[in-house]
Amino acid sequence: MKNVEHIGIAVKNFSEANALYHKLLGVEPYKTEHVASEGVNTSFFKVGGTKIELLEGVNPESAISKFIEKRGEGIHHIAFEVEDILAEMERLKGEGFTLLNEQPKKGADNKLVCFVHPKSANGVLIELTQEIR
Ligand SMILES: CC[C@H](C(=O)O)C(=O)SCCNC(=O)CCNC(=O)[C@H](O)C(C)(C)COP(=O)(O)OP(=O)(O)OC[C@H]1O[C@@H](n2cnc3c(N)ncnc32)[C@H](O)[C@@H]1OP(=O)(O)O
Ligand SMILES: [Co+2]
Repeated sequence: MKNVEHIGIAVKNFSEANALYHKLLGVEPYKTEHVASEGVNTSFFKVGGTKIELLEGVNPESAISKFIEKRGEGIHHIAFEVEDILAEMERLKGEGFTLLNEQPKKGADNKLVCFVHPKSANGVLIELTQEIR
């Protein structure tokens, strides 16, 4: 694992949340992106050496919609940058962590991603991200 690449925050009203985080962080999002496979709209704010990712569910089946339904808005996941996502997935499987996808999948912000079940990480949803080179 390398640095914390981003912290994902689940929000109900995407435009309001983007305006609020623009005020809070003092920067505009450098990217907004729809990720159809996850049923989410995302926006990314660069803050020092890490990023804040705001996520809105675009359909009831989206993990974000389900999360907000059940737990309300708030911190959704912590994403770590990894050098080699396949090697890291193998390592974590060997250590007994439950991965939520067999293969890396295309995420937002030009990344390959994989998720670790929150039950494997003391109640925290962990995302692995590798830059698509
Ligand atoms: C990829 C685009 C973008 C990027 O950065 O590139 C993203 O980050 S997309 C982010 C949205 N996508 C995902 O989160 C995909 C992975 N998530 C999942 O597969 C599910 O959300 C899962 C398995 C974590 C939860 O599924 P579901 O909500 O259907 O099941 P439960 O409600 O029964 O949850 C089981 C258990 O886990 C607790 N839970 C759920 N979500 C979270 C969370 N984000 N953080 C911590 N804990 C979570 C939930 O409360 C249940 O616990 P229990 O004690 O049984 O109530
Ligand atoms: Co993320």
